[in-house]
Amino acid sequence: MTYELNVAHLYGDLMNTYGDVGNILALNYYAKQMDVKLNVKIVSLEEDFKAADYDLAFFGGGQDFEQTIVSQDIQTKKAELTEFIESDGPLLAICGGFQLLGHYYIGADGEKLPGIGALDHYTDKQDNHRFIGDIVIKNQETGETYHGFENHQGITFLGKGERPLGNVVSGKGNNGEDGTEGAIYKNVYCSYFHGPILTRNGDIAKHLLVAALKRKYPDADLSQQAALPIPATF
Ligand SMILES: NC(=O)CC[C@H](N)C(=O)O
Repeated sequence: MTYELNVAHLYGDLMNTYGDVGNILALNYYAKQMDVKLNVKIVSLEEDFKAADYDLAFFGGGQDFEQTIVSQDIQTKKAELTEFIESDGPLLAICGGFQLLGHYYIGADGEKLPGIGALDHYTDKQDNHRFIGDIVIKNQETGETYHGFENHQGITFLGKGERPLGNVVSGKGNNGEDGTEGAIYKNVYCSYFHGPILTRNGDIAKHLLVAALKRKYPDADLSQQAALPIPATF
């Protein structure tokens, strides 16, 4: 393989709701076709995350119990994760991972868990209610349509510098009110989609991989990678 990317799977042993680890399988599937070798490493509790060691990161969803543990540990990685994000590191965060990149998440029992505030959103609780079901959104900039499945009690409100991953066509999205779903900030993609998101929406896998390659190999000709056809899964 011509290219190589180091991937941090953040808390991969704890944050894996609905097989979000399948996003790593999907990244591998597209990376191979792009002539890219992925070196994936789980970075979990009490382990160091150094921004300079990674080219791509993935942070899956989790139940409230796992999020309680992760919300404490992730504070020790806050500075390096923020550095990674601010230096245009590509990162995909799903559901519980999305919530913990923001300022806070309020669990179903009312406990307020701190996030790392690297992105400017916050997540409040619903009263004895969850958003569960199929969801379709459309990204206004690319015109791409994304399909997924959402299951979350938290309701997220985007902040400064964040654009939605898409506008809700059907389903609930971030909060059921403002029609937004997920977030994009620099090269960070966030979503409530399980399924996992990349197996059903290969375009997002391509955006992440191409962004990581451009950042690591600024002088390379990546036109083949950028033109990789993505099969329609619907
Ligand atoms: N699926 C998830 O990652 C759930 C996240 C969080 N525990 C919530 O209910 O909102």
